[in-house]
Amino acid sequence: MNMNSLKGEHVHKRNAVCILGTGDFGRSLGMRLIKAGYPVIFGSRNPKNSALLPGGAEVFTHADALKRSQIIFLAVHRENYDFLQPLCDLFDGKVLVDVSNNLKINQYRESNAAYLSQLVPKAIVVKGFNTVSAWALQSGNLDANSQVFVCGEDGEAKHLVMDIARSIGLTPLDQGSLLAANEVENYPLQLFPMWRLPFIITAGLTILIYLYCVLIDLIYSYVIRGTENSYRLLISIPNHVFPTVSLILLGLVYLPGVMAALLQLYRGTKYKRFPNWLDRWMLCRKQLGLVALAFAFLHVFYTLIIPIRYSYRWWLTNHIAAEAQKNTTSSEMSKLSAWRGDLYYAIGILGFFLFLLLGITSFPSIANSMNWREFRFVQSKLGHVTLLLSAGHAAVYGWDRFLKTSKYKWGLPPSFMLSLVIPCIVLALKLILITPCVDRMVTRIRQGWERKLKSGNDRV
Ligand SMILES: NC(=O)C1=CN([C@@H]2O[C@H](COP(=O)(O)OP(=O)(O)OC[C@H]3O[C@@H](n4cnc5c(N)ncnc54)[C@H](OP(=O)(O)O)[C@@H]3O)[C@@H](O)[C@H]2O)C=CC1
Ligand SMILES: [Cu+2]
Repeated sequence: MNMNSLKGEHVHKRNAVCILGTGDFGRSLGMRLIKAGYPVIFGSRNPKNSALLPGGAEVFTHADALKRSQIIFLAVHRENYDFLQPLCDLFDGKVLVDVSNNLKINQYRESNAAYLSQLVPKAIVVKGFNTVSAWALQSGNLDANSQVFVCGEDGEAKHLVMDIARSIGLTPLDQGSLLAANEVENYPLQLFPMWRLPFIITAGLTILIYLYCVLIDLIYSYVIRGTENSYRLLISIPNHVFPTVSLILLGLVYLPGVMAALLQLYRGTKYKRFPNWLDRWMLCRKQLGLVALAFAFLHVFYTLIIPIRYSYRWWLTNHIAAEAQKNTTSSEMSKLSAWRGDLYYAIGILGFFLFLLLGITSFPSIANSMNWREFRFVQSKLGHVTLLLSAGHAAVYGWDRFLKTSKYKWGLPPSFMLSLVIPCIVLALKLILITPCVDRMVTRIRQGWERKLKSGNDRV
């Protein structure tokens, strides 16, 4: 018995795969397929020019390559699909995978895959692989974008393509019929889709609150008292805006959760879809939270540099010099002020620490190392405690400022009041939800529904 037949007995023989087009994507895919044990056949306009192709691959003309395989990857841009038309008959009953992407969202009226299936009606067209980059295939760095979205009319053909994806280390996801191709083709073109809503909210809030502070802190005091404070634009006002926005965003992370729980309570069931806006909101909570954390970080840094600011040092020296001249020292330190100051620093530091913990545990690699219950515990219980501490920090600070300055005519600096509104609503609703009688009601609703579902199943 020679070595070859021995190999043949043990190695599962894979079917040949044809790739039309020897560009970046075609070559990278070919290399991966060869590594996974597939015989790879390239179809090219000039088969002689094959220096760059992965070792072990064969190159033919388009027609010759097509004849040698049942499954064909088309690694050519849509604008060049015309060359397929004369070859139409060679595609009879074969699986044709469209991997193409466009340059713009909704660039053409019909999806590339739909266009291809009109062009080559005899082929069974499957859309897929367009979200994987040639670079990722070649470098083997598939962690971040290992998902392959597959769609097509023929179930068997889709399975074939999904098997190939799996065997080269990708994770295929069935997206349904070819109608989904439009959406699949738009995926790689979307710019941070989950971040859009959080970004708009953050930008809007930041600008509004900044302008508001400029109005109150600069313009108002200039007009009323004639003091010019424009230097405050760079540090003092931003350090007012960051914590305010951060706290509002943190409130917005937990608001949809309590709203969803109340909605379930009101509807008496948890087996009904949430309205779309609530769904979208729930889906971007992690992003909202991470932006809030970034703003909290900025607040910490901006606070730490206060002692090295020129304006602060000037005030301090002046203050000491004035007292020396008068030959007095200030009356005894106010113990209550010291208490308040320490209180908001202590709560702030603890809140920030928990906030960091929340941020770290939301990263996939760490989230994956926890079970569902642990994740829920951290994100929900600790999250609400973080919200409570942060709101407490802001409230004590606002109270302190209120006692120390008379600058703000309407009592507390109004933007602090603003930042407390959403967290207070969330915390109040959460408190209601965890009171024993409401909690029992939620459990009853759940059990009732589970029983109903079960009896429904029994009848079937
Ligand atoms: N590059 C990437 O990271 C990704 C690319 N894709 C998709 O893969 C497809 C190929 O992309 P890519 O490899 O980057 O592009 P390239 O420009 O590198 O390669 C395209 C290949 O198509 C063939 N070709 C070009 N013009 C014609 C024509 N008029 N008629 C017939 N064949 C032609 C050529 O092969 P030959 O000379 O052998 O005939 C050429 O090498 C595109 O649809 C793209 O959207 C999808 C995901 C990622
Ligand atoms: Cu603070």
